Amino acid sequence: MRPRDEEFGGMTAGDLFFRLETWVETGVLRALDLALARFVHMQCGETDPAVLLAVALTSERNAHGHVCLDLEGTQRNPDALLARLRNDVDKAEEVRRDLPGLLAPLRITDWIARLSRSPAIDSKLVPDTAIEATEVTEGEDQSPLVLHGTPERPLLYLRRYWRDEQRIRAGIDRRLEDAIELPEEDVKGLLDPLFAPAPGSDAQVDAWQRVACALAARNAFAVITGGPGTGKTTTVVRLLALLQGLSMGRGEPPLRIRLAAPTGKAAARLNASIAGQVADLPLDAIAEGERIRAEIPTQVTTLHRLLGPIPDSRHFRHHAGNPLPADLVVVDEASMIDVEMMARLLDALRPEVRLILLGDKDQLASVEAGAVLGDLCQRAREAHYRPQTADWLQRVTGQPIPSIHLDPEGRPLDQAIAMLRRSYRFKPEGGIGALAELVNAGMLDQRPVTDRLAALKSLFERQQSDLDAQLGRIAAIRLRDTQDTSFDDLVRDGYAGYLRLMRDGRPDDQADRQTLDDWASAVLNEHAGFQLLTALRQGPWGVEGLNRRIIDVLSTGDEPLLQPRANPAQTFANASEGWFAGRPLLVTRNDYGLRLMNGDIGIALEVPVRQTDGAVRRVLRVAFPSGDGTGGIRWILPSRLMAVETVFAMTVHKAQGSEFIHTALILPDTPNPVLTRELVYTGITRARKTFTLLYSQDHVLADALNRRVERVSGLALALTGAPRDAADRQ
Ligand SMILES: Nc1ncnc2c1ncn2[C@@H]1O[C@H](COP(=O)(O)OP(=O)(O)OP(=O)(O)O)[C@@H](O)[C@H]1O
Repeated sequence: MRPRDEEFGGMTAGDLFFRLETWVETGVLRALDLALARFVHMQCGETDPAVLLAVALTSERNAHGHVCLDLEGTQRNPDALLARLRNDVDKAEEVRRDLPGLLAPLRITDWIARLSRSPAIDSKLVPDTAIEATEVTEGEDQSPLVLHGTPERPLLYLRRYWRDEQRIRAGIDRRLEDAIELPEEDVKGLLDPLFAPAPGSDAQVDAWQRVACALAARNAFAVITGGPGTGKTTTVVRLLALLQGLSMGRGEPPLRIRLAAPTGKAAARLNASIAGQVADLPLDAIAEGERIRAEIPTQVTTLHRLLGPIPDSRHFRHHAGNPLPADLVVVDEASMIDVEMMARLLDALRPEVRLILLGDKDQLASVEAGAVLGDLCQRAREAHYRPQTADWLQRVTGQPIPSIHLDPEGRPLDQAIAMLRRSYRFKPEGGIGALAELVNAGMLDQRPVTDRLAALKSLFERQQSDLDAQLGRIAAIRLRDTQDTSFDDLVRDGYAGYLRLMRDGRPDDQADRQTLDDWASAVLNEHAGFQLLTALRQGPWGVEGLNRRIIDVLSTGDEPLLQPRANPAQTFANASEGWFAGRPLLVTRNDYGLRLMNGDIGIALEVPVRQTDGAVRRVLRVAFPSGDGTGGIRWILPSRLMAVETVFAMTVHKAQGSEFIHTALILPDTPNPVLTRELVYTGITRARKTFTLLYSQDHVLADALNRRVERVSGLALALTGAPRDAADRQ
């Protein structure tokens, strides 16, 4: 029987829609979210406002990266949903009161009952104890939403996301059913020389690297996670050598290995590091070592390309019906994989294909729904290895596993995850390494907010006098506002190098192609030395305002380095979107025709072009690195670039998968829900040598350090039995 309507304020569907329209006006809800609720009302005949509200909220959650709506969490903490509500908009207060007011009288058991009865919702709630074992099948039901999870933690999904999550679960579970039987002596015989420090090299014995390698060899699905420079690539290259060695030792053909990354930039970065690592592999003491080396690929592709995109569609050429011809797939920068991509990838792999994910679990997740790597790695730090796993690891690596990492109750997934714990890029004593650890590792959690800030500031102060480059330099600059001259000085210093090289190194009108390419290469190289990152897109502290401000700074003063008004048709106000020599550009969408990938960076340069009458005219072309490892340049007509933006300032999200010698992160002057610890950590870890933090208000910095990104999904619950702590979910 339907609970009395008074339990939902006696309102009708029409009343609810009327109120949700106000939510759309304030920006808390998208028009799309309301449209979905209306669709469910019209097409499925659903009239219960408690159900329709849940539908709109599920859609809203997806827009913020959550895979589903956590009903219990929403009821317990409705304000988290409203965190994006700006106080200065009309009717903000009304909306702020609305959601708690709507939800307060509704008991969770009633809400579940009403959702379960809905013709729009396929209810698949399972008892808590069964969550791990229940095999959920798709069935005939094609209702647009699915209620899943347990009665204690019910989760409402749009069917598409639920299906993706189920596929991921099934793909991983299947691979974790049984550990792969490996001949221990052979594994040991290969691991020892692979991890032995070469004479004269500065390589150090890293027990976790060896453990990670052995663990991943034993499982058809494995994750190797670790912060910057902890040796993920080093370890996976040894893993590939180990697996090829074992395969060849059995007299089998070499494994077909494919390497991929979510973005072109990340793929290019792995491409650059892997070739060197493969060349340096210590294989002298291994039988057929050179054959093994020859069978480790160094070409890295994007996940999209790996799966074979079909133009103008969400589908790929490779799927369950046409699986990828591979035996082993490695995906780097896996923190950027969303649920849809992960599901497509698993779909395209035959069940016996090994999948290895590499990435930093603490980085920001993709902007799309889901944080697959974060979900999988929730228990990575503690490890939870079963005694049998630990014994095997000790036998093949010679490394005893510390008892704090043992757990007889460890789950299958725990046995396939390894975390690398030591950075070889940054020393832990100070600088970038210490800063990243302080921000990330929850070391601040136990302290009051003022102490956290003090700890952070003292780290910055300590570093000012410390010039040990191996620590990675850090500096914090407090700005009055974005007109502050310290800001001007920083960006002028940061960007002057490539602009001077562009101006002073410009080849003459007779220059040949090679000379132009060399010049463009040098300019692009120099440009990669500095990048300003921001959290926001809009406003004076967002990409748009900062781009304008930087163009202003660089085109004025004693040494104007940019001439954005060189084109007479262009007004200064829209200079950040107009064309001018020196404009750095970020590609924002894959363009297979031009062979440009989302995340690629190019620079507009003036090049001489000979006209039919023999005269030479200077025109703008955009130089992009060829990305094929040859160091060449591709020149592209500006008019052919459909999805690019000026990138003097870049969002931290877009910077994922990239690194810059000097990275500066600017925080806005008011708190914002996108400012999270993960965002600050990701910003810091984009720096290779120097990191500068620009901020204006202590409380904004403190607020960012306090807030964690929390992505609701059923994956963590299903695979690890450990729901994320919902307390500070955004
Ligand atoms: N055991 C080790 N001893 C000494 N140096 C090491 C060791 N492991 C890795 N390194 C060095 O540390 C640097 C970073 O290693 P690697 O590129 O494998 O790390 P990563 O985790 O893949 O880094 P990234 O953050 O770029 O993804 C490399 O120069 C590598 O040679």
